[in-house]
Amino acid sequence: YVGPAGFVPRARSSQAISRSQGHAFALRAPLSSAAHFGTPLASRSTFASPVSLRVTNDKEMDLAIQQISMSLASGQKPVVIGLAADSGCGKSTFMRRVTACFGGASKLNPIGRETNTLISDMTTVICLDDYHLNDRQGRKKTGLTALDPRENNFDLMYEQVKALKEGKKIMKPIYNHVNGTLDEPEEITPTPIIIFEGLHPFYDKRVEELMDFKIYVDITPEVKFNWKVQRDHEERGHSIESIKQQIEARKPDFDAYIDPQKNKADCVIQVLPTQLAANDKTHLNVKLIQCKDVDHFAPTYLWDEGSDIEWVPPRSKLASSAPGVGMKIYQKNEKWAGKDAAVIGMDGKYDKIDEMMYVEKQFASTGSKFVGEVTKKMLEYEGQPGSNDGTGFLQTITALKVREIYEGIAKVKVPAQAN
Ligand SMILES: Nc1ncnc2c1ncn2[C@@H]1O[C@H](COP(=O)(O)OP(=O)(O)OP(=O)(O)O)[C@@H](O)[C@H]1O
Ligand SMILES: O=C(CO)[C@H](O)[C@H](O)COP(=O)(O)O
Repeated sequence: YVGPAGFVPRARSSQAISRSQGHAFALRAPLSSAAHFGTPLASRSTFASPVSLRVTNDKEMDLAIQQISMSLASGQKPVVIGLAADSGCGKSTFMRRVTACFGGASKLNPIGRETNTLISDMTTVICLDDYHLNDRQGRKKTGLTALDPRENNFDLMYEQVKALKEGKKIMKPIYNHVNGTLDEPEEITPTPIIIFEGLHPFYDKRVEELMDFKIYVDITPEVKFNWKVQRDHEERGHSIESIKQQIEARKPDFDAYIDPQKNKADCVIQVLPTQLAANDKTHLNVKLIQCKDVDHFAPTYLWDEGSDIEWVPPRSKLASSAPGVGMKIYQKNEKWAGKDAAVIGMDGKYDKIDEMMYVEKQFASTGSKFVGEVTKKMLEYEGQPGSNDGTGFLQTITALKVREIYEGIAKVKVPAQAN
């Protein structure tokens, strides 16, 4: 069966393609990309032209449908997103929120050994640690940190980001964090969305220019320390002193090579200590800094675009156990690295995620496909770090924006029901 141009299987159901057992089927991904079905991932392939698949039973037909739905359409190029952040800045939850917007569950690339690559039906998340030049022992010899550009292979990074963006498969190295080795490469097949996350996605100009949208997660040193203590001391048993030493040892290279990348970002999620109460180390003030005039990126705004607003929702509508007013929401216009930016922010905490429906309705251009989608998505991550403060809300908005940007560039729609 050769699908006509624009052929889109309606669902995973076998009714979408007529069956003819024991025959060879030539399956072609639709021009308008059928890569939007929430099917579980089995294997993926890229169809630049029709290929033949022998289908002999219902199971194989389902697999073939999955292959079409997860592939790039003929001529379609992946949309490439960059996420820059230091380690321990909450990328894991954020990445799950982003990939979930494209349907299907996210899982580690099933290569049967250590990998940093996360895949889902439509997305691939590649960790740039895989481009470390030396293994842990090698870095001990050079005396450099992994944040130092000299410890990263930007030529290979560039070649491989470029190849994936052109829809080609790559064999990517793996940096094994468990034992600090550089392992045998893994094969990466391009998906409609590819996210490169890590320390240096915008450091090398050639790599930066391949990014369709650039996000920087900016965690202030005080908050970073508190989070590190939470994870590395409370959950992993490291001493507070060793955590302090580790942060101090990384700081010069972080300041020199990682932090400046935020000036190249299109969108920054900034996490600061709360300003609602003095010496409060628990609550956060989270800002989403959205640069204007970025292709396919329409900033989210509160009530009236362009207005400066401070809003304290009544506790009767948004319960909060945080001190002071509990939760303050704001909007302002700022400059970010010389560019005009629309900023929305949330300081404080909300106790019940479902009450955020009330807040969500006050925002426009959230990237949601139906009223309440932001809240629904936040509820799916209840209990994850940041679920009850601005990180949860603003990470979710950013995730929906990534979906919207993908739709704008690829000129396709991701059905809401796929989520
Ligand atoms: N929004 C948040 N609110 C509070 N704590 C958070 C938040 N996000 C992350 N954390 C804390 O920071 C720790 C690190 O988060 P996470 O593992 O997601 O970071 P990461 O950037 O993926 O780290 P790494 O690169 O080291 O794997 C979490 O275990 C948690 O304690
Ligand atoms: O910054 C990092 C990750 O973003 C790590 O420090 C770097 O990748 C080295 O890893 P390891 O400490 O496991 O050898």
